Amino acid sequence: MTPPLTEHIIYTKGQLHIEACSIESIAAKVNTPFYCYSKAQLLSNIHRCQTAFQPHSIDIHYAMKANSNLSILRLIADQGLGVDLVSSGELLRAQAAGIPEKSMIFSGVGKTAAEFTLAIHAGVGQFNVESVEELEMLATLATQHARPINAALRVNPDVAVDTHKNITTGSKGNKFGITIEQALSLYQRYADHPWIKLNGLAMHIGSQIQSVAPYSQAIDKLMALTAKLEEAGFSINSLDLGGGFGVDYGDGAHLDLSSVAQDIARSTAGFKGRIIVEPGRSLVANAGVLVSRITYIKEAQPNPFLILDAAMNDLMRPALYQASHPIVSTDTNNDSAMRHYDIVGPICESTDTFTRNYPLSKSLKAGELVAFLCTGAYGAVMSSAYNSRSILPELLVSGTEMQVIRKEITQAQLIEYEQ
Ligand SMILES: Cc1ncc(COP(=O)(O)O)c(C=O)c1O
Ligand SMILES: N[C@@H](CCCC[NH3+])C(=O)O
Repeated sequence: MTPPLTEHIIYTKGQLHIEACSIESIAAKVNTPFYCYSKAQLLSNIHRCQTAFQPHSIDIHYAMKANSNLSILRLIADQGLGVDLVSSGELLRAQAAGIPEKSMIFSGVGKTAAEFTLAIHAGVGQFNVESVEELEMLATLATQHARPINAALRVNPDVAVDTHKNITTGSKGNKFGITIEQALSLYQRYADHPWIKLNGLAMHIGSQIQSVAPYSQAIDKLMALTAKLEEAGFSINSLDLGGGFGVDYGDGAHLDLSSVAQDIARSTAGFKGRIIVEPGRSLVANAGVLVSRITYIKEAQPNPFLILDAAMNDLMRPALYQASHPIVSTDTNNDSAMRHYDIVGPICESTDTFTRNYPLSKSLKAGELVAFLCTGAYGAVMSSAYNSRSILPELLVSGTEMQVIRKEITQAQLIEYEQ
């Protein structure tokens, strides 16, 4: 697998640099494993996204579930982006990062009464509602607290997408959204509600999508529904088209943001309201790496096992979705001969296997570093402390400067919560 090209995370001559810092120099100061992000790469990704969408007046709300580290959120907020959030925890984080509540969209299939109440009082700008039951709950709470609410209905457009089946969200059988057929009756039911203003439609069809076609198909269905609702006398002020734009994990396949933006502009031509997208992965994925040390090289057939100090609890994607991340080693011997390894962590599960039959330098030794590239999205945020391991630290590099943006959460600290 060829390491994907990024401007600020560069692998050359057996050395991985995050901007001006080699991972060896960082690992000399911080114990492995750790996540490390490039500030310049994050900024470059945000600017690329703005350049693609803003000429078409499409608003960007970062899906903060992809990486909700406060320093990263602050960076994103400083560039003027809103957020898409899915829990009261994310709401607290977005507030802590200084994101204005009116720039927040609250999505998710199971928002509880407590979460709604918190968000209503905070003044969250838009609620994306995913079921009849959720809308009833929101209406009850809005009435109880006498607060006006902007709500959009998330529909499931039922389109096929080219991604792993576990990360589709807009196909029949997925738990997300209501059917297109249900929308009109819900609009009618809430037409005269004193506190609920239903004035938008939303969708999110999946993640790591590689082509524009599923978006076009889904948007056509959303536009037809918009026309039907408008004919019935309702005004639709916003269309939230979700995220899911695929990134290059080493095989070259990805979704070009300008192509999606152009396609959205074409497919929504004539719509007068606000268009929103919610990219997560495409803003942060290639700005992060997971750095780990080789604990042992265990000789075995057909391949030796490279046993690392990072494990599936630190990076869940390979175990959950058979996802592959490009892996590079710090090759101190400058030896170009390769060998194939099965790369695993120390956890007591056979799924703690990052990949098999992966070519890396033949002269690798225990104690040397390897890095998983493109792990800035759905990496640190999805980690757990399984096998009573630590939650890893996160670092941010800017030029020659390195900053710890989340300290390691140790087992000693977790033990305190159980006393
Ligand atoms: C509602 C919603 N919006 C946006 C996203 C962002 O997706 P991605 O990170 O693939 O861009 C997600 C996650 O899949 C989501 O659930
Ligand atoms: N967590 C997933 C994607 C799902 C995003 C949330 N709907 C990943 O690591 O690829």
